[in-house]
Amino acid sequence: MTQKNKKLIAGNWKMNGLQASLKEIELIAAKVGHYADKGTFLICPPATLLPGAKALAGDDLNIGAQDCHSEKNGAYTGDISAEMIAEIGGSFVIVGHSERREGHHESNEAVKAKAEAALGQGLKPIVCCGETLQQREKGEAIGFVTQQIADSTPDSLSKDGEIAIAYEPIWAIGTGKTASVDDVAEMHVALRKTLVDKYGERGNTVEILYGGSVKPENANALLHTQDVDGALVGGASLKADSFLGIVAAL
Ligand SMILES: O=C(CO)COP(=O)(O)O
Repeated sequence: MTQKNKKLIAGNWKMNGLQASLKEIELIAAKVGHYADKGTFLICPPATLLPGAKALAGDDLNIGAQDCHSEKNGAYTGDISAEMIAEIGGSFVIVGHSERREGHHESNEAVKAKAEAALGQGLKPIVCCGETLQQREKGEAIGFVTQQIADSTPDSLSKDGEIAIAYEPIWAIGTGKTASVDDVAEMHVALRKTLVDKYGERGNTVEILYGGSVKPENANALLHTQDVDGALVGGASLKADSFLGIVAAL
């Protein structure tokens, strides 16, 4: 689990990775310990690789899942529960990624229920948000994203840093385009206010990650932007070299 004085660098492998990819986990796990005073590190591989990844992750690398169901168990073909993730030693779960909101029609209400299910099993949810290009061009980004987070996060937190959130502008995901440092700062400051309005002082302990085409070349600027407490990395997390290049920018 993280402390707010450290940044959280998280990798989301999405639907990528076969057993052979576990060697990347091993390489990452062997190196991230050198940065333990500056960061907390996490890889979220596909569900098939969770136990294998956990077996190789050691003490310095956290393993998490990319989604969980809101129910504890039951007739939900194809889904995995928060308890299943916790059982294999996972400690985080991404919820409400835009690819699930779009591809699986997940509402803010559904994402909030997933985040609450994660907390119920002692997992730390990373609740994602982000606007489309059209919303940004219309000047609606801040209003839409802050409302998304207000509606997708648990009603209350029982301890500091119990959740993290990730701002991932949809138009920056997998496109090579990143939001400008000024746009990221503006959004993260607005999200911080949303969290403090909702949770009081405890809202300051929630990490706000940036995601969307983060790579070693742009990580330094993004990670040192106001209210950016870490990164949620897609493509560049699939290889140890590029993930560690981002870690080295801390
Ligand atoms: O969606 C993302 C992480 O969750 C970002 O993906 P990319 O880093 O590939 O743009």
